[in-house]
Amino acid sequence: QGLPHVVVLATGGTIAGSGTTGGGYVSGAISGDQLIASVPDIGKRARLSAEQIASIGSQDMNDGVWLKLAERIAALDKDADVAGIVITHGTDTMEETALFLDLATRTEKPIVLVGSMRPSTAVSADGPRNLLEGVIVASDPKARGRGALVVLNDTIHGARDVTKTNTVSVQTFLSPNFGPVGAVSPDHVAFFAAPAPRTSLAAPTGPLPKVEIIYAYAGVDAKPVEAAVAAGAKGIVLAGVGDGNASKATIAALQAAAKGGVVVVRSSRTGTGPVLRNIELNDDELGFVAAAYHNPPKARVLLQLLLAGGVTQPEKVQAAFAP
Ligand SMILES: NC(=O)CC[C@H](N)C(=O)O
Repeated sequence: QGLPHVVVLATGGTIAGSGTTGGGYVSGAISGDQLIASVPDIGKRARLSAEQIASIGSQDMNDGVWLKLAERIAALDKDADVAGIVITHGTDTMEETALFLDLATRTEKPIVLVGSMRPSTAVSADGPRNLLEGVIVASDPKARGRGALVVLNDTIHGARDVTKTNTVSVQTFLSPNFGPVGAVSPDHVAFFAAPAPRTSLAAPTGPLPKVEIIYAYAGVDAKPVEAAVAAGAKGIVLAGVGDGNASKATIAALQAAAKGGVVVVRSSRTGTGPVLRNIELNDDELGFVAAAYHNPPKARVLLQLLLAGGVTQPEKVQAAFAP
């Protein structure tokens, strides 16, 4: 047939969940092949093959699965028969996997992450439609060269900005700073702008360096930072209040960590807007990096990849984070 070949790499999540919301629900119980079989006429859109990479809720996603995905994508890039790749994934950490794959793979082929908010057995389950639309995007030449994309609820998001914003709604994913990159329905795919320039970092070959996230709040003391350093963190991301700030005790502990060679990146718990250098805090003096538009978990992914590649100087780390 003349249909494009799309490979589905299945990892689990609610899209592969069984049971109903509210009880007896197991995420990742259904295989990639079963998922494909649940979507009427999906075989008219693309030739599909499925590979089971993992069967986990994405709260258990880890760098071992990330490396497996990156390796498979590198191999599929070389396979001239493959037009695009769809990854089925839980929604909880989908934004982290998307950014990891965006940074650590080099293919021009579309990499499309899809998931669902409702289990397959729920009334108006959203998984089958999201999978169909993910396959439609992954087989569309317009999606090439855009790195990793997230497709849910008729919306196409870029890996850099996309984030889960709601615990239950099917419209949970937003791109809060720059907006979605496109729209999809069973009848069309539209992108709103040309592909953004991509940064590709070397794909890591082993476990990623330990990077902790410290969450700031009113009254936080130095202990969480000290515990992270004592546990051997090579990097710390501050999920700071406001403009990436924290109590005097926390900032002093972070300054001591940075002096000791731990790379400290300031992000924000607010969810929107950039954290920029030298505004409320003097990053030059403190030896810190400002995360720009990276939310705390995404700042952690980027920092892990930089550290894995031997980039540790705050100036060089800052260059990779710059908006
Ligand atoms: N809606 C979901 O996908 C969340 C289910 C599960 N916690 C996961 O992320 O895999």
